[in-house]
Amino acid sequence: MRKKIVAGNWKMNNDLAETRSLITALKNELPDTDAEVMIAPAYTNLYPAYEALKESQIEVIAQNMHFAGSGAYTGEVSASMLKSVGVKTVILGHSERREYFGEDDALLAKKADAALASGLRIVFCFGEELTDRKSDNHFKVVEEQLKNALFHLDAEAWKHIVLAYEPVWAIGTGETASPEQAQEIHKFIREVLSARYDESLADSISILYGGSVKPNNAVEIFSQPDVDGGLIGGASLKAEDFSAIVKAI
Ligand SMILES: O=C[C@H](O)COP(=O)(O)O
Repeated sequence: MRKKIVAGNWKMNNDLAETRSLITALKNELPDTDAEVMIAPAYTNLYPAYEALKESQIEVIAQNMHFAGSGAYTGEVSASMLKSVGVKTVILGHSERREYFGEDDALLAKKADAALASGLRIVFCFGEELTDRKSDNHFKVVEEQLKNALFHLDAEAWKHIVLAYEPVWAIGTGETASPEQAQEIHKFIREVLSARYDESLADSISILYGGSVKPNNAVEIFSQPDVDGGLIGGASLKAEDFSAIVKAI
């Protein structure tokens, strides 16, 4: 049985006081659930968030990390630093990292190796641009992203990977992939995994959908058979909306 997951990616939002207050609201409002619930605050707020939530059902995860263990990489944070503040899971490959910070598949492969070597679980993001979707090239693009960044890994490593399909054209735009579009590509992703590994591995991987998931569309999206939850941006910044989305799973 695959894990259901709802993860909130707070991106570069919320200072320390705002982080504390959103956490308090979440503790009050989140419904009981069998799904895994995660939030990804900014680096500076990881430890206070971890301290505030360590006895709760909410896991605090990181938005990114560097591939090196330590060294002269000004402004960067390593896997072991994340672990030292209680983090067990890291998001890699978010489209904003790809677009604004030039992260490509080869770099993401190195980051994935470093995260796994340190014992971190990965939420790996990928997804096509609008031009790929319009030219019907999205299947190929998604397959290549996975192949280039993750297909060098053995089956054992995949026990520590969650996938998050996020069509770039649906992120922060209010434009959501239809439930059918999400299902179609999630099913395709499982076929690609099955061809590279096997059916049982493909069936075991949680594949989240991300891109303008809101309380009013979450039920429909999450009800698709190959959608195992969501990676939520904007709507994760309001306790009420995030709680409604967790309820939808
Ligand atoms: O990481 C989350 C995704 O980028 C989705 O963001 P969004 O829900 O604001 O579209």
